[in-house]
Amino acid sequence: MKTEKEKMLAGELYDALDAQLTQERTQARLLLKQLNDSGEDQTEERTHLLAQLLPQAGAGLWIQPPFYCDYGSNIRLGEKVFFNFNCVVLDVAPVTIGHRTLFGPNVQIYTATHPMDHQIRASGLEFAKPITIGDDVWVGGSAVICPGVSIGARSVIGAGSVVTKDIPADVFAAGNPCKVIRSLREEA
Ligand SMILES: CC(=O)SCCNC(=O)CCNC(=O)[C@H](O)C(C)(C)COP(=O)(O)OP(=O)(O)OC[C@H]1O[C@@H](n2cnc3c(N)ncnc32)[C@H](O)[C@@H]1OP(=O)(O)O
Repeated sequence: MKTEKEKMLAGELYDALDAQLTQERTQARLLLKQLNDSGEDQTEERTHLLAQLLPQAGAGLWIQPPFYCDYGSNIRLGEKVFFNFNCVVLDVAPVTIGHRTLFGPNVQIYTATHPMDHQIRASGLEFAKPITIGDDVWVGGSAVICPGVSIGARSVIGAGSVVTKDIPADVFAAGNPCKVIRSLREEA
C-alpha cells in the first residue's frame, strides 16, 4: 500500500495531515524561519540552511529572504537560479526549474490544489500537479504559476500574470489568464 507521501508525489488524492508529511513540513518551516530571520551579512549561515532545505539545488542559487515553501525536497533547481523577496513555492508535487531562471518579488508557484467537488474536498483529501519552468526564464513580480503548468525555456512572464496553461519557449506572455503576447525569437 502506498504511503500518503507516495500518493502525494504521484498526483493522487492524499491526506496532508499524515504524520510523516506533517513532520517534514515542520522541519522545512523551522529551516525557513532561520533563513528568513538571518541577516544580510550571514551568507555562510544562509548557504548552510539552503543546502538543508533545498538538497536538489544547483550551484549559485540566490534566494532573497523571505522565502517560503512546503517541503523544499521536491524543488529541483538548475544553476544560478534567483528568487527575489517574498516568493512562495508550494512544492507538494515536484517543481523543476532550469538554469539561470529569475523570479521577481512575490512570485507564487503552486503545485497544490483541491478537488472541485465540495464533497471530496470536505473529506480533507487534496492533490497536486508538477510544475516545470525551463532554462533562462524570467518571471515578473507577483506572477502566480498554477498547478500542472510548464513554461518553456527563455520565455518572459509579465508581472502580475496568472499562468493557468502551458507557455511555450521563447515568448513574452502576460495577463490573467496569461496569454502569449509575442515571440521573442526575432529579438534574440
Ligand atoms: C528577477 C527580478 O527580480 S525582476 C524585478 C521585478 N520586475 C518586474 O517584475 C518587471 C516585469 N516587467 C514586466 O512585466 C514588463 O511589463 C515587461 C518587461 C514584460 C514589458 O515588456 P515590453 O516588451 O516592454 O512590453 P510592452 O510594454 O511592449 O507590452 C506589450 C504588450 O503587453 C502588455 N503587457 C506588458 N506587460 C504586461 C503585464 N505584466 N501584464 C499584462 N500585460 C502586459 C502591454 O500592455 C502591451 O499591450 P498592448 O500591445 O495591448 O499595448
